[in-house]
Amino acid sequence: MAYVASRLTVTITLMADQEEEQGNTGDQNRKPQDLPQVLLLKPPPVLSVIGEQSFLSNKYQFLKAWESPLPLHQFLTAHAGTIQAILCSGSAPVTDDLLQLLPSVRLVVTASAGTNHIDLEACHRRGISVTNAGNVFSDDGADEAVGLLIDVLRKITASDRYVRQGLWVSEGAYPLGSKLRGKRVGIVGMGSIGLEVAKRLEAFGCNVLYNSRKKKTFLSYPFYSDVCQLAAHSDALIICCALTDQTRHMIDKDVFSALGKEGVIVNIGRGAIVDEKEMVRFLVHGEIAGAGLDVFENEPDVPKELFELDNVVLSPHRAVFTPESFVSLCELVVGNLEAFFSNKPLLSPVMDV
Ligand SMILES: O=CC(=O)O
Repeated sequence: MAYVASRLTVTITLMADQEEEQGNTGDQNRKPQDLPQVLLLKPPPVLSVIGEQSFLSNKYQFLKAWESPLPLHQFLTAHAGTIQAILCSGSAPVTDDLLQLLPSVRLVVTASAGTNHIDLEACHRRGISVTNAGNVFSDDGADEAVGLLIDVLRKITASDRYVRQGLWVSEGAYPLGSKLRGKRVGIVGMGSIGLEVAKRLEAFGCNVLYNSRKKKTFLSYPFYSDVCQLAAHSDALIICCALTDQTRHMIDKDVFSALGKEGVIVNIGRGAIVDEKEMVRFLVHGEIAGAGLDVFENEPDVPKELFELDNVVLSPHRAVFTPESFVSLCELVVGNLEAFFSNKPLLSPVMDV
C-alpha cells in the first residue's frame, strides 16, 4: 500500500505542478456547489484501495448516493438537473430508467473494463459519452487467466490442500498434473486482455488459436469464427471476451461437448458468457477435465457443486485488480473527467458522442 500511496503522491504532485505552470489553479478556489457534479451510485472497488482523498479529485463535486439519508430516487430527483457525469463500476447498473431521471448527464465513466452494466444503446440515444478502464487491467487479467490455467493443469491448489490436510503422509503421492507446453489453447475474445494472454502462452510453448468478432489480420494464430470449432481444436479454452447480447451463454453444451473430456475451461470475462448450469453438469459428470473460474453468473453466489470438485479453481472476481492497476485506473478516471470537462478527446472512449 505504501507503494500505491507514494506513486499516487508523485502523480498528483506532478499534475499540480503542471497546473501551476499553466496558471490553472482556479478550481481549488471554486465553491463545491459551483464544481461539476459527478454521481457515484456505489463505491467502486478502487475506492477502498486508493482512498477517497486520492481518487476523488477536488475539481468535482462527487455526490455519493450511498451516504445520503434520502431514498435513492429522492436523492437523484433532488440533483436531477445538475449531475453532469456518472462514475460507476460493475456493481451499480446505469440503466435507461436512471438516465431518464438525470437529463443533464453527458458522460458515464466506468472504473471497469467491462461495460455490460451500462445501457450503451440508451447512452447513444441520449448523446452520452462512455469511457472504461481501457488497457489498464490487461496485464493483470492475462496473468490471472494463465495462472488459473496452470493451477488447473498442474493441480496446484488441490495439491496444496492435500499437503495441508496431512494426506501426503497418510495417503502418499498425489496424482500428477499435466504439462502446459504444447497445449492447444483457444482464446475467446482477442481484445487487449486476449492479446496479453496469447503473448504469455507463446512464451510457455503453447499453440494459440482464437475466436473473435473479426479475424485480426495482424495475427498469424489460427482463427475460428465458430466457437464450437475452436473448442474442438483446443485442449483448453480461455474466455476473455465482453458480455453482450451476442456472447451471453455463448459457451453452451455444444461448446463443452466439442471441448471434450480432456478439455479445461478458464473464465475471466463474465460469468454469463458461459451457461453455468451446463458447465456444472459437465464438470460433475467428468465430461470436461477442469475449470479455473474468476467470474460467475450470480456473484457472489457460486454453485455449491463446484466446492466439491478438486479439478476446479475458484477466485472471487478479482482477476484484474491489483493495487498497481488501481493506480493506473485512478489516473485514467481523473484524465477522462478532465478531458471531458475541458472539451478534449476522451482517453479511453467506449462511445464518444
Ligand atoms: O471485471 C472487471 C472489469 O470489468 O474491470
